[in-house]
Amino acid sequence: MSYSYLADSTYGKDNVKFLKVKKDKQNKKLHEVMEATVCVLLKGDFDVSYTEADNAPIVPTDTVKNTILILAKKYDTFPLEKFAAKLALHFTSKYDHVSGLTVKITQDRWVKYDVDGKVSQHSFVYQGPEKKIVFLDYDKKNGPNNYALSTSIKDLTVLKSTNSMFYGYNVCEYTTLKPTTDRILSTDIFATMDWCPEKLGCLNSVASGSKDAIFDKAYFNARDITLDIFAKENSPSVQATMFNMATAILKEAPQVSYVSYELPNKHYFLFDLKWFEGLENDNELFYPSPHPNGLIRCKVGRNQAKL
Ligand SMILES: O=c1[nH]c(=O)c2[nH]c(=O)[nH]c2[nH]1
Repeated sequence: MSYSYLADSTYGKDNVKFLKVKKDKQNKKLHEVMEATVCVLLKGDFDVSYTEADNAPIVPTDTVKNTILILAKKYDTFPLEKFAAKLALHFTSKYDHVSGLTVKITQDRWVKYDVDGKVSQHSFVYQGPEKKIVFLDYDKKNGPNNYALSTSIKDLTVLKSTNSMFYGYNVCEYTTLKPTTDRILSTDIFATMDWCPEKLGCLNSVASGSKDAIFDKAYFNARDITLDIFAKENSPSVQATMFNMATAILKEAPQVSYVSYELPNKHYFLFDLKWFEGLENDNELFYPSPHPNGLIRCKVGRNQAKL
């Protein structure tokens, strides 16, 4: 008996990058662009490649990369969710011994801008570091009605200079924080919607494009809701604000089963300037504190309707 066994494994290609130009069928100069970074990791009958040095089952990671690029050329990649489903069905149907995979695609934010009062047809401004991320986990033995698909807004950095409070918290001998009804609130939004396969439909229907409008609308709404609530609410805490955002997104997207937020609380501390001629700061000059930061996460589900 050998000393060890393979407990788990997966492999593939990460950081496969492309820029796809989508051209309007009538107006060849009317474009959309997608700059994407793809990671495909395969699961399946690969054990002997680890345990016996038998490379026979290995689909080389180079082939995985080529496949991603050829499929990106041959098929529509907008929206990412559809392209992820296309990749998943391709790898799991082409190779019998590929039992499943994970696909992660990150899309950079290129947005058209106005020129002479009109939206440019083919000129874009980079609005990084914000990204859209799609993650798909599929195991073909469970069939195309079972998969885990999520869509995220990542690194959407926001700040409000008032309408944020924090008071009424637990106080003990370790507490030095002063309660406040007026503080700066800043965070890098990381919001994730988990899609419900039962409500969305099978992976084939996602890959066919019949769900494109659902994905686009949900993403647009989630981004709008996040920014809207952030701006309008007099925030009692990061916790309460993120829960309100998640609830509002669930109301707008019936095919989403959970909404999660992961928010750093990026602190800005008021400088005490009284040492200089008793100068009052009046909430005007802050120190952006690089670390430490609060980190607050939640996952919000939908209550079943009462009968
Ligand atoms: O919104 C907040 N939530 C906290 O849990 C917390 N903790 C803290 O020190 N400041 C804040 N702010």
